[in-house]
Amino acid sequence: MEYRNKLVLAPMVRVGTLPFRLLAAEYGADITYGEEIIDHKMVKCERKVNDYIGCTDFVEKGTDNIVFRTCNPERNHVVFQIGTSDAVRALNAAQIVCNDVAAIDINMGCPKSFSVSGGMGAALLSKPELIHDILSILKRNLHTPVTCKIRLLKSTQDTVELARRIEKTGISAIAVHGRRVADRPRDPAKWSEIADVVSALSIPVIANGDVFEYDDFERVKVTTGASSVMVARGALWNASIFSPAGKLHWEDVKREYVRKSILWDNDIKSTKHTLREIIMHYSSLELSEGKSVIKSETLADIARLYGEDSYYQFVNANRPLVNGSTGQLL
Ligand SMILES: Cc1cc2nc3c(=O)[nH]c(=O)nc-3n(C[C@H](O)[C@H](O)[C@H](O)COP(=O)(O)O)c2cc1C
Repeated sequence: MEYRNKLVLAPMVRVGTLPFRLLAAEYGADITYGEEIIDHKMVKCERKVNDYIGCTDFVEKGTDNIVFRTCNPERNHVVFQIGTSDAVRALNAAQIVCNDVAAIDINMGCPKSFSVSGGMGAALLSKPELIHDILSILKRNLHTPVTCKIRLLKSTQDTVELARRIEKTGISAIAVHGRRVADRPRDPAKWSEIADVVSALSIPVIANGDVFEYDDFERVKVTTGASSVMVARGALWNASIFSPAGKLHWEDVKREYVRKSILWDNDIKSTKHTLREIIMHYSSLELSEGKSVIKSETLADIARLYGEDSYYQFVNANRPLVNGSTGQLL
């Protein structure tokens, strides 16, 4: 996997499922991260080829709970992100999925209490030995590239020191979110501190934070010197941010997301969550569209809401005709 000059879709819980990743890739994302999946959950999963939908599922054993869904068209650019606090468990989780994805990433930046209280996400940032164990064991035992995603530490010097230790584990790249753990999303990302990490390392750095327009990709690269640039909210609100031709209207992008959700039979909770985030950004959940999304219980309800019922019916009546290797209807 090449990490230079890439536009990267950031990991986003509940958003970064298969249809959203494919949508971003279609608009121009070169690398697409999946949502963080906790190792405890992944180790309970078995791999199942799903010929009906044309994808590969990782399903919690003894249940029909799909924890991760992927497909051939994204095989060479999808990154599986793991939430972990334990090297052996991280390896066990990674081994289940590593042959179906382009890279394995460890989340070292999530500040949410469920992560930190379990010793995962940003909690790792204060445990460099554990970081070393996790990344080294993955690196030693996997053929798949290994990366991690960190936040800034209290001082630039601390961040650089940690990044140097991380680099020594031999990982392929490091994503740096230019905010500290205590920062809020509205606080500006500190691109200059990402630049300090870039100068100190030889491995590719993926700069992350505050990309909202296509031109920002280049601005971040120039300001930080980073190899590649990662975007989360800018893509969530309008996945066509990756298109060099300029953004499409958000309503059109949203409709395409609905169609992809139908085509890939996306988890309804993920589809609703993503639509809610988009609507909240441009409009309001108090208006009728928002209320209807909240009330929807199935993809059929969503299809009806967006005038895509005939597409929904066509896809489901012709499921064997969906080509699993390309994801296109024949
Ligand atoms: C809805 C949402 C979900 C997120 N989930 C994850 C996640 O699963 N793993 C992770 O490392 N970061 C996660 N993040 C953080 C983003 O990947 C990114 O680091 C952060 O939003 C800063 O990028 P931005 O300024 O482009 O939004 C999430 C962010 C958002 C908005």
